Amino acid sequence: MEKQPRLLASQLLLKNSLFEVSLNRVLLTWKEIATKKKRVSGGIHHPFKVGTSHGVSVSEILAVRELDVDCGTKDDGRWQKMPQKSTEAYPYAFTVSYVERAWQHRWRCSDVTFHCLEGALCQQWVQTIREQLTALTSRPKHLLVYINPYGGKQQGERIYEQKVAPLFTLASISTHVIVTEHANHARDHLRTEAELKKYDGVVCVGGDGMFSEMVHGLVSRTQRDNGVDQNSPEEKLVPCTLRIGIIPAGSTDCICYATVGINDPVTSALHIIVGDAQPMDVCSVHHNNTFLRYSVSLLGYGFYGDMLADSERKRWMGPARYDFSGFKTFLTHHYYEGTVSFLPATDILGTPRDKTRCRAGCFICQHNGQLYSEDAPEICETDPDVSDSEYKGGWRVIRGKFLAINAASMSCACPRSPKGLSPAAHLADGTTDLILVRKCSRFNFLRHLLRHTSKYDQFDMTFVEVHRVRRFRFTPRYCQSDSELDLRENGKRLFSQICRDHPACSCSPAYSSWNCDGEILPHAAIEVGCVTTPYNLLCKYTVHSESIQTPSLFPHFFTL
Ligand SMILES: Nc1ncnc2c1ncn2[C@@H]1O[C@H](COP(=O)(O)OP(=O)(O)OP(=O)(O)O)[C@@H](O)[C@H]1O
Ligand SMILES: CCCCCCCCCCCCC/C=C/[C@@H](O)[C@H](CO)NC(=O)CCCCC
Ligand SMILES: [Ca+2]
Repeated sequence: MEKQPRLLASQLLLKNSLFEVSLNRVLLTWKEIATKKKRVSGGIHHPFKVGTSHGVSVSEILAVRELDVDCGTKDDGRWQKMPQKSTEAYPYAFTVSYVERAWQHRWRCSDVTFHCLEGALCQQWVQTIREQLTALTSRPKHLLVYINPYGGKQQGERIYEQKVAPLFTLASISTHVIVTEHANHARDHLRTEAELKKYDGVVCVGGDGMFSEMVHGLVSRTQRDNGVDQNSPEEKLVPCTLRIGIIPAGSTDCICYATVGINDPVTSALHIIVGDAQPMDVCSVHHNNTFLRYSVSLLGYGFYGDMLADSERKRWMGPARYDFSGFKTFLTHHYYEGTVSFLPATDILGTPRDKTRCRAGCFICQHNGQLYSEDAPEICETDPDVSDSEYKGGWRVIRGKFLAINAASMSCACPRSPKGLSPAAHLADGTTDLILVRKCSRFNFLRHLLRHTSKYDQFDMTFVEVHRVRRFRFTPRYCQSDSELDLRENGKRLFSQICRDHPACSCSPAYSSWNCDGEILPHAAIEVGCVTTPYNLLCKYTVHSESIQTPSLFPHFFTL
């Protein structure tokens, strides 16, 4: 790395030891001169430490504040007594708050206090560090925050007040906080009322459903403002300029976990404060040229659709509803007949079976699916290994009986499955991984599910296939025209009722529902495209076949 010129260098006192403290445009470092007792840091590691040298990247300094020489800390109200020795010889002091990496991708806020001989020197340090922080233009200053008081374990408000708000205050971020009063409150407010110009980003405190509300509110407003017809599956989406962030307080928290590496409110707040950003793929879902929804994590038909439909009736159980409904859905073992057509993403590097993972600075995402793989296979007319598949104009068509059809636009890692539904999926490559699980025995399906929680490959099974695609369509059997929709919907309800009344019935209903990021879609036949758009400050998102780059307020995690 190029050596940066020093902005400041002084000998300062830290915990009764003298340190050479130095600041350049990139790093704040402190190195012990007079060795005293060594400090044990209780399992938490400094960003880097060479012997008694410590360093923190300027981009990860949260705040700096002067201490009151007589009484303790100014500014943040947390008064602390100054050590006796330092007030005698080094009566002036300042505290630097910075990000410390902790265990399993967690971030924590840590403080270091330096004592100076002279007040002018102390002020020079504080002012210089503040100037450095002001120069960091990617950091948000004004945020619009939506809290879902009913997400997950209903702890959203407490999590925000106790863990997040103090950090935003410390980092001098102003906030406008709205506690939602009903479902879609945040989406509608963002779409129609919110004065977006006043903010650098929007933050939601909740789960994947709240994140989805942010995406729908912001993306819809951006398309409307730019005259884009969302109902046309072929229209290019215009990227949003505002970033979105999530403070995890939901049941699955898959979008947070898959982007940050952990579902921890403090870690997410710190990523937001330092201005980490990550674009992300967004899939638009249509039915007969009518826009239905956007998806950023899972679009699942069959197993995940049925499980969600059952779990929605058990919201009172909190996150445990997924375990209950998951077990019940596994026992019902329904399969669904239909045709999946998809456009394979052949012009990119990477496959769903790769061992490499999408991490901060991901090479494939940086090029956003624009790289051309020299080894990309030519599309052939027929595939001799798969008798029920065919190719039509670059599209591949597969008919069959499926226990699950899943499209994962990101890994979908979450606490239940830390590697996720598609571990090698990329956050922003403009593709989604289409996973087809054909009809098989209960035992084999259980083996497949359990592999999501172990080191074994969930795709290495004869009844599972996975394809990286730009677009796909699903048409259930017996459902070829839209005029049959009402009939189908009524038929589905009727059939479901019959099966509920006759639990011994082993038949499968004709239709499942789509689970779209945790929301149920009413149509079985859908058309999906994937595009990359940003979710930063707060996040990163991608959907259709082309890429739209929008900023995100999220963190790209795993920046070790
Ligand atoms: N005030 C509210 N009252 C009722 N529902 C709300 C309210 N605010 C938001 N919602 C809805 O609650 C649903 C679930 O919220 P959220 O995603 O935050 O939690 P979750 O479903 O428990 O978590 P996950 O999506 O991670 O599984 C969302 O679809 C959202 O639209
Ligand atoms: C017998 C043991 C089997 C264990 C199998 C574990 C497999 C876990 C795969 C993880 C898939 C997460 C997909 C994410 C979906 C979210 O968009 C959605 C909204 O939050 N959540 C669910 O639909 C709720 C999804 C709940 C998943 C359990
Ligand atoms: Ca993707």
